[in-house]
Amino acid sequence: MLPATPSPDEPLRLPTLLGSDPLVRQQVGVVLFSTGTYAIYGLITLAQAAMGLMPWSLAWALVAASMAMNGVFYLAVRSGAVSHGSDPGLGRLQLLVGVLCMYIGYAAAGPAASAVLLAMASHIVYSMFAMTPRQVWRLALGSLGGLALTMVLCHWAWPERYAVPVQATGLLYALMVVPLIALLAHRVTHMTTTLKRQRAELQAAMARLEELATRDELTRTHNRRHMGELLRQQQALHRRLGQPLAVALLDIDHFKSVNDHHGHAMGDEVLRHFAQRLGAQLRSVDAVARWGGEEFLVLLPATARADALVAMDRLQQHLAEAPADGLPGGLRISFSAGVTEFGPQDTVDAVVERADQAMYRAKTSGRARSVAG
Ligand SMILES: Nc1nc2c(ncn2[C@@H]2O[C@H](COP(=O)(O)OP(=O)(O)OP(=O)(O)O)[C@@H](O)[C@H]2O)c(=O)[nH]1
Repeated sequence: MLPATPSPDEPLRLPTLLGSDPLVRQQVGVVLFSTGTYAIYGLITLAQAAMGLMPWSLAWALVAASMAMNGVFYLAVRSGAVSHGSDPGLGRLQLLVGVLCMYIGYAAAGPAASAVLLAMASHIVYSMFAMTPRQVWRLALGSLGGLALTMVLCHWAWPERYAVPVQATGLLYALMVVPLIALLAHRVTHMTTTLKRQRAELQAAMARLEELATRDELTRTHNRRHMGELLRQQQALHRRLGQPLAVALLDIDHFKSVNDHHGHAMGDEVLRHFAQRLGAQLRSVDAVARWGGEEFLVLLPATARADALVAMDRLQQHLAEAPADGLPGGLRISFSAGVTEFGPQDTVDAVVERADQAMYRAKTSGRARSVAG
């Protein structure tokens, strides 16, 4: 098979770098962004070496190690092997390694160590906004604990370079700033969660409203208002494409006596049952609406009047032959139908009126039949 030629309108993609799976692309994007920030830290580290704050060998070793680490992350995430599972896209591992790198950066920075605290704070801020409140506090407390330990170790290894007063001041500021950041992140996450929940509730409410606006509550078929829209849409298509378009108006026979003998609730059950049988017997492109009390309107696209009559006769036969589940024994449902089709100049009202008159003729000529109009 020939490879698909990208259309000139298609945006330029980087499929090999990011992959084609949307989830993998997004996760690789995170790794690449993080690699970019490591590259900036690397440049700062080299600048520190240039200013004599650390040996060149150490600076290059840090740069090489961080780039190699990002390369490993990239390959693992790009392969798609870690896109799902307990740590999708290795997000948590990247975060943990990032915090550890900050401690190494702190230990390597010597006299400029306190500046690394700023980078650490920004790393924590960046990560926190994608976390749950519990994860936010765990990260805040864990990173502060790790920082305190790093300071103790640095002082133990290089007492002059990492003097207690300077480090203690740095730790006190970190103790103030990191919980504040965590509090902010906590609030933002809470707001985001609330917004997401509200959006889901709103979507559900809109779907329910749409359902209420278009469906008949008792039978779940289209309601009369919505069928009016469908009729107009199909009429426009019929005029444009010239395909036949049939309409049938069905009225359940002697429905009043169902109510009188079995009660109104059973009458409702018969209506539901009838609607369900209609839907099951017709084509999926056909549309059924409850038009009035015990009247249903059926719209049959790409169907001529004669074929619609055949469909109605088949339905009548099906109702006569197959007993109705859940309805009192012996209760047989039949209907009278008026069937017609759109002519080139017909309005929707004229077609429905014609179907109504044909249905009336079906009633007066004995019921349980369909008459063409
Ligand atoms: N249970 C129930 N009955 C309804 C509903 N809407 C209309 N009806 C009843 O349907 C009956 C219709 O009666 P008629 O118009 O006399 O028609 P019919 O008894 O079916 O007689 P024909 O149509 O002439 O065969 C009335 O008793 C209405 O009260 C509904 O939603 N539920």
